[in-house]
Amino acid sequence: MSSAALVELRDVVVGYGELPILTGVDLRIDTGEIVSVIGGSGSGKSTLLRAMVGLLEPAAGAVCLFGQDLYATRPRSRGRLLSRVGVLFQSDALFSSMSVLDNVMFPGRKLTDLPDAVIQELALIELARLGVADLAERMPQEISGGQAKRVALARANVLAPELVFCDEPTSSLDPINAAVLGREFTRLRDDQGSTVILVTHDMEMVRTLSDRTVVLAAGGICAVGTPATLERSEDLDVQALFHGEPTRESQESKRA
Ligand SMILES: Nc1ncnc2c1ncn2[C@@H]1O[C@H](COP(=O)(O)OP(=O)(O)OP(=O)(O)O)[C@@H](O)[C@H]1O
Repeated sequence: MSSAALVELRDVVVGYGELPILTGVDLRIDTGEIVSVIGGSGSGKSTLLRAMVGLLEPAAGAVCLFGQDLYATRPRSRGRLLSRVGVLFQSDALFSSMSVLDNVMFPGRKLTDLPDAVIQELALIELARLGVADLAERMPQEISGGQAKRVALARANVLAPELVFCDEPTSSLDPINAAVLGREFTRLRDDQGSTVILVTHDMEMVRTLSDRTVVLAAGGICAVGTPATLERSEDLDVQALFHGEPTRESQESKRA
């Protein structure tokens, strides 16, 4: 039998109330991959991410992290599973009443029994790695959007999680900040051995960083593959995302 995947979704149906957004989702993600999730606006990327980080229980199917069914485990075990996961949300979600340093220390204080001095050291190391250690004493309202993304990534990574989920990490970022985050994702995979799952519209990031890409369309996963393979896909939804619009050849061959 093959070893447990880091993330495994089996026949997942997920949505809001009675309304399914995604159905029949099967996906396996292994250690040490950067996986991007792409799709048109409203295709369900953030919905899928919420289901994978324990925030949105599927109506059917199973979401397993580290081989355990996230929604079938008791709250305490679920907490332990989630302590191995870092999340960077779309809107950064830094706590506005806490300094930058306290924000980055938060996961260590909430999820571990480590002494505060150790957590502070870890937080300062992460802030320094992302080039924002000098902002440690500031409040989130006193830093720029690009700086907030770096701080949010420092917070997501402060406990060196095995799995890092990021929702639109580079949206509205200038090229320099986007490059800093891109390098950090590669470092997480190559030096820390983490798996990084990126929900993104940033096709440059998809092409240059991801080992595999998951494409969402029409209420489910329509393709999974390396960016190079998907680049040549004849699927019209995939073409629209990679090339802006489907090529005439593919439309004609589809029709034939
Ligand atoms: N809390 C909610 N309640 C009801 N419907 C929702 C909720 N959040 C999202 N939706 C709907 O679910 C669908 C998928 O939304 P989702 O945010 O997952 O898309 P997305 O692919 O991440 O989009 P974008 O690229 O625009 O961020 C959309 O039709 C959206 O309107």
